[in-house]
Amino acid sequence: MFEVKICGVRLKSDVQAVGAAGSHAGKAVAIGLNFYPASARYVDPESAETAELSATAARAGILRVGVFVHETPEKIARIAAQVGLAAVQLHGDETVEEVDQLFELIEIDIIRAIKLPTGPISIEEIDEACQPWLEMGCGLLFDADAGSDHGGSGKTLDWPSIRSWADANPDIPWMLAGGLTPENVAEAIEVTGAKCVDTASGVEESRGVKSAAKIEEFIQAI
Ligand SMILES: O=C(O)c1ccccc1N[C@@H]1O[C@H](COP(=O)(O)O)[C@@H](O)[C@H]1O
Repeated sequence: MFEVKICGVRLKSDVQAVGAAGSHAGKAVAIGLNFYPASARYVDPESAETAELSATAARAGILRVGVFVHETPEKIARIAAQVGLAAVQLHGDETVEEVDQLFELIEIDIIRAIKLPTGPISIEEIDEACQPWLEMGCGLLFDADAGSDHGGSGKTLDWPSIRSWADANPDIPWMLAGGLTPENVAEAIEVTGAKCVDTASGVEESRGVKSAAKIEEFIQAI
């Protein structure tokens, strides 16, 4: 679907930076719009500014992914239609029943954040964390467990553990998140074999404020 997602964009200039960097590097890019009110990267799904962000991305051929934490399936479906999302990313502790209901309401992709400990973890433990979501047809996004913040922590995963799991499951597509920066993303890809990477805090000049230069460097480094 996409090779890189820059998550938590809040300004039209952020979207333009992602589009320009994607074009320069010849990469399929997506933006993440964060609809979790407690996040420093929150955008209001009802605002004219968010509609304009989404329209700017659409005109540039950039996919929009909505990030949600503990919203009802009905609200997620309504926002997805209103904002024109290509996928929703569930980053809380949503239940299998809630995700089942969401599948009844939307036809776009559902990406499940699999929040893992930052230390070494076995193939079996990762399998166990993924299994219910794979059976439902969710896409997988590996992120470091951020506790009560849920995501956007800048913490990295144990990449060799992810590599071991990926080698044991070569037919399962997945995405890598968690503390990826312009400085470490090439190594993260080399170690894990990730085909799709996602970053929020790694391309910011301060919390919640994106840096066009870091977005460019990050996408160039892939
Ligand atoms: O970015 C946030 O503030 C956030 C809040 C709640 C859930 C998810 C969030 N972002 C996602 O977290 C990962 C990793 O972020 P980082 O690169 O380590 O800062 C990323 O997938 C974001 O989509």
